[in-house]
Amino acid sequence: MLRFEKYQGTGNDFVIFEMSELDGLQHSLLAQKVCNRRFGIGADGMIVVAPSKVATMQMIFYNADGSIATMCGNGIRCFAKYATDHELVKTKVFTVETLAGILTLEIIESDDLTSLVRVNMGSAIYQHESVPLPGDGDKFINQMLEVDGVPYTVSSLVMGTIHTVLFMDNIDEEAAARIGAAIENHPLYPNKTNVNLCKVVDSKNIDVLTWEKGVGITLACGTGSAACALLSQDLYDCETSVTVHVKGGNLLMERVGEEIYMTGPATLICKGQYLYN
Ligand SMILES: N[C@H](CCC[C@H](N)C(=O)O)C(=O)O
Repeated sequence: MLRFEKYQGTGNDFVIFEMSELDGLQHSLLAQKVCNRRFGIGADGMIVVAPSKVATMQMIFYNADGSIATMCGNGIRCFAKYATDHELVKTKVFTVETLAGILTLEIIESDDLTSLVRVNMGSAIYQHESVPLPGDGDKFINQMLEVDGVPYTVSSLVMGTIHTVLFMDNIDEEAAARIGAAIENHPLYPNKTNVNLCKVVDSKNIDVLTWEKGVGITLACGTGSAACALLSQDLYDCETSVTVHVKGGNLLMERVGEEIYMTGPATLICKGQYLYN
């Protein structure tokens, strides 16, 4: 039996295990099993809490399909609550090693069920193996991408993980699913891509709906929301502090120079024993 805890951050939900309890288990296969919403616990992703030689702790993140992801914004807030509540970290500000680099987090406030966590998401990476190289060789911003014969204007960057953003006047689940699935697997993206539909409501508010690679539509995506906030500021003159409205709640994105700080909740749902077979 494996001890687990389940958390959610603005409706993006995760099963958390400690590395020390997963001896000999194949993480990718375990992620597929525990994330299955009928035959498993059910979650968008699986988080493994591990020690680190270069940061306070290490977060290893898997999508529901078992693929590993370099970062997870909602997930790292849940990781932070878990690590704090289990006294794996003793300070309000600490660092977490991820495949996207070392991030600094701060527990703003906390009770038994929910913590408010602020994460320095870092800055966007525009030239990266996961990002298509545009004609001008600079940034893949406002580029034309054809999906099923329909041209879309897209922007792609790495904000912890690869994100592609489409700005639209109206966003809905049908469009997110159709366009998301097609662009996730578009040959232009060697490592696939997460796909975000974004509506600029006003200079301080945007709506975001995300199709996550390796998962599908989720109620929220922290890294995707940060990518959309940054592009909304650069392309649509949104203010440096933007509230991102996602299906599962709201995330505050504050820009300092080229860095984005995300503040949002992390909530414990349940604790249990997973009967792995
Ligand atoms: N839900 C996550 C993003 C997961 C990204 C993952 N789908 C991938 O890059 O493969 C977030 O809150 O940032």
